[in-house]
Amino acid sequence: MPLTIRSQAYMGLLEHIAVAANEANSTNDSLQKALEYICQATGWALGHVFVSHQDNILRSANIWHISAQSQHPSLERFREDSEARPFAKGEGIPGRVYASGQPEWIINAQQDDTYLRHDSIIKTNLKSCFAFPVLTGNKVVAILEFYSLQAQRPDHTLLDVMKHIGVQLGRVFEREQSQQQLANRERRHRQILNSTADAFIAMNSQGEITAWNLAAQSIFGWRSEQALGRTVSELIVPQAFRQAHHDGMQRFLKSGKASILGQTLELPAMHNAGHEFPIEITLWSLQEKGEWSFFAFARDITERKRSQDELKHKALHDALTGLPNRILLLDRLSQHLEQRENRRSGLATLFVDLDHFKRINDSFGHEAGDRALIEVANRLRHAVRPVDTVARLAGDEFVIACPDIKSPRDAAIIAQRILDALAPPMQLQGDSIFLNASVGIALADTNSSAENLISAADIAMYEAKSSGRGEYQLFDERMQVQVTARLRVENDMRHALEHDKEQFCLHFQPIIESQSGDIVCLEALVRWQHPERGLLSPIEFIPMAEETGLIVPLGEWILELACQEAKRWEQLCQIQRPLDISVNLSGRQLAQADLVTTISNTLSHANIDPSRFRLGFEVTETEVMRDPATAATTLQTLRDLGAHLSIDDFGTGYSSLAYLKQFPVDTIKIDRSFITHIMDSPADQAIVSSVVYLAHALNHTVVAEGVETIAQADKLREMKVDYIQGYLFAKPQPAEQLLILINQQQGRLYQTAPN
Ligand SMILES: Nc1nc2c(ncn2[C@@H]2O[C@@H]3COP(=O)(O)O[C@H]4[C@@H](O)[C@H](n5cnc6c(=O)[nH]c(N)nc65)O[C@@H]4COP(=O)(O)O[C@H]3[C@H]2O)c(=O)[nH]1
Repeated sequence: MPLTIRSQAYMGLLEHIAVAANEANSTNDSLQKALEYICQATGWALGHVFVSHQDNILRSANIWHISAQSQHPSLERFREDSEARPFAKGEGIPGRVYASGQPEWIINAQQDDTYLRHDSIIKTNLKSCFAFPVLTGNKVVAILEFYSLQAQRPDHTLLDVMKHIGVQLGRVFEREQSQQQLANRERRHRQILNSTADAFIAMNSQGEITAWNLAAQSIFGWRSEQALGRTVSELIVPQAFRQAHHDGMQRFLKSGKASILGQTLELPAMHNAGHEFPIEITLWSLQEKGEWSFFAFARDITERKRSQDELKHKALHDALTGLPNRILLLDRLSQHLEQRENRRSGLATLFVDLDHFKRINDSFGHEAGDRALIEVANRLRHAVRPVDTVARLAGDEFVIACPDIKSPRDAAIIAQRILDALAPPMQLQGDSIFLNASVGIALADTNSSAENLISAADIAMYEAKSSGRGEYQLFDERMQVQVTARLRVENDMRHALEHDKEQFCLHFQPIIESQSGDIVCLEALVRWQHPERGLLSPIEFIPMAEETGLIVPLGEWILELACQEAKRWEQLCQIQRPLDISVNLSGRQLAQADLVTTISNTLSHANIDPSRFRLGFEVTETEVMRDPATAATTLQTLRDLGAHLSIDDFGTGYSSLAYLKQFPVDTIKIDRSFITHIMDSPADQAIVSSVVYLAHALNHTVVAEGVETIAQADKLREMKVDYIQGYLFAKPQPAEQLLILINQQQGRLYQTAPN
C-alpha cells in the first residue's frame, strides 16, 4: 500500500477510534472496537488487551479480536496461554511495554528469545508482533498487542499512530475512572446518609424532593420511589402549615433570607399513615448556578417529647391522685387572674380539707388511706366543671380553682356540691367510711395573687372547721384583718428573734404533789413583752410560730432561758427537795433532726446542779401523734439524757390510748377541759379515773391541769391523781414573784384536807 494511502487509512483509523472512544459505553467496549478497527486497518490477524492491576501485574482483559481469515484452531491455544499468563513489569513484550511506556515491535516472535509464549505462537504460526501502551498521563493502564501471520518490518508510522491511539484510549480510561470515582463518592454519600438515623431530604427550589434516604423512608413512611419528585409540602408538611411553608419558601426565593435556615427547630410533621408527629429538623440551603437547593436533616422526636411530657407531668402533678400539684395550681390561678382582668369575670379558690382523715390512716393503714384519697380526688373532679382545676396540695388538702364565677353565691353552690359529693359513704376493706370535709372559699379581688388566694381560702377553711366540721366558709374582711395582724406579728417576731430576744421571757407555774401539797415541778411558759402591744400570751403567737417555723429558733431561745432561770432558782429557791423545770416542746421542734444535739449542748453549757434541778419536757398528745414512730425515738433519746417527759393536753388528741404504751414518757397531763366540770360531770370523772387507772398500769404518773377550786383539788387527790396544777395554787408568773411565794410557804402550796 503506497504510503499516502496507508497514511490516509491510519488517519481514518485515528478518527474512527476517537469517535468510538467518545461513544463507547465502557472502556471494554472502546478497547474491543479499537482492536477491531486496528486489525481491519492494518490487516493484522489478531489483537489482544492486557490491563494493569493494582499489584502492577498485567492480566489479560479477555478482550480479543481475531480476523476472519486467520481463524485457526490453534489460535485458541494461544488465547488460553495469554489469558492464563500474567506479566510482571519487564516480562515478555507486554511487560517491557508496561515498564517503558513505549511501543515495541518484534519482526518474528517465533525466532525471538525474549518472547515468552513460544510454543503457542509456533503452533498458531503467528510471526510479527507489536504492542503499545494505553496511557493516562504517564501511567500505563493497559497494553494492546497485535499479531500478524507474516513477518513484517517495523512500521514507524503505524507505531506513531498507535501512540496517539494509546492516548485516546487512555482518555476513555480516565473518563471511566472519574465516573467510577464519582459513583463511588455518591455511593459513599448514600451509604453515609442511609446509615444515619436522621432523615436526609434534599429538594429543589420548587420544593420537589431530590434525595430521600432510608431513614426518611422509615420516619415518614414513604419509600424513596414514592417520595422523589413530589413536594415536601404534600408529603410531610401538615395541612395547617402548608400555606406558611409555601409563603416562607416564596419569601426566601425573593429575598434570599429565611430565619429558619441554619436553625434546629421542633415542628409537627405528617406520616404517610396520616398521623402527625413531632420532628426536630435542621434546614440549610445552597445556591449553585443560580438555582437554590434545600437540605434537611430530620429526626422523629415522638419518644423524646413523650418522656419530656411525662417528666413535665410528673413535676406538675401529684403522684398518688394524678391531680395537678401546687405548682400547676399556682400557674393556673395566675393565668385565671390575668384573664380575669381582661374579661372582668370572677375567680374563686376553694380549699378543701378532709375532717379527721388521720383516723383512716390510723385505723385502716396507709394503703387504705391512699385509696380513700384517690376516691376523694375522683369525687372532687366529678363535682366541678371541666374548666375548674382540682389540685392536691398535701395529705388531705385539696384546692379547687374555679374561674368565671359571677357571685359569692356561685362559689357557695360549688362548695355545697363538693360537700354533697363527699358525703356518701366510701367502701374501705369492707367497711363503710364517712369522710366529711371543711371548705374555705376565697374570691379574687384586684389585689389578689395566686398565693394569697390559697392562703385566704385556707384561713376560711380553718374557720369552717372551727365552727363545726363539714361546712364551708367564705373568706371575709374580718379574716383579712386577722391575716394582716398575723403577718404583722410574724414580722415582729422575726425581728425580735434576730435583734431583741430579751422581749421573750418565761413565767413559771408550779405543779403540786396531790398527797403532800408540796411543789414538785415548775412549768416554764413563754411570754412576749411586745414593745407596742404589751405582754402577749403564748396563745397569740405560738400557733403562728409553729406554722411559720419560727418556733424552732424561739424554742432554742426558750431552752436557753429555762437554763438561765434554773441557775437563778438554784441560788434563790430555799426548797431543798429536787424540782423539775418542764419546758414545752412543739411538734416542729420534735421533728427537727438536730433537736437532741441542741438540747444536750444547751444543757451541758448550763451546768445545772442535777441534785436540785432536772429539766423536763412536755409534748402535746396531738404533736406526738403526728408521727408517732419518730416521736417515740426522739423521746427515748431525750429520756436517755435524763429528761423527765410528759404528754400534755392528754385526752384532746385521737387514738392516744393505743399508742400510749409505745411512748417512753413519765407523766400524763390530763387536759384542763376534763377538770373544769369534774365536780358535776360523771363523764369527766369517768374519763379522769380511766386515764389514772391506765397511766398507773403503764407506770406513768398523772397531772391534772386547770385546777381552780379546792373541791376540784380534793376530788382529784381522792381519785389518785398524782399531781395537780392550776390557778388555785398559782398562776404562771415571773420567777422572782413565784420564788417569794414558794419560799414563804416552804414549798407547800396546797393544804390537803385529811382523807
Ligand atoms: N383557765 C385556766 N388556765 C390555766 C390554769 N392553770 C394553767 N392554765 C393555763 O394553761 C396553760 C398550760 O399550758 P399548756 O397546756 O402547756 O399550754 C400552753 C402551751 O401549749 C403553749 N406554750 C406556753 N409556753 C410555751 C413554750 O415555751 N413553748 C411552746 N412550744 N409552747 C408554749 O401555750 C399554751 C398556753 O399557755 P398559757 O397561756 O401560759 O396557758 C397555760 C396556763 O396559764 C387554770 O387553772 N385555769
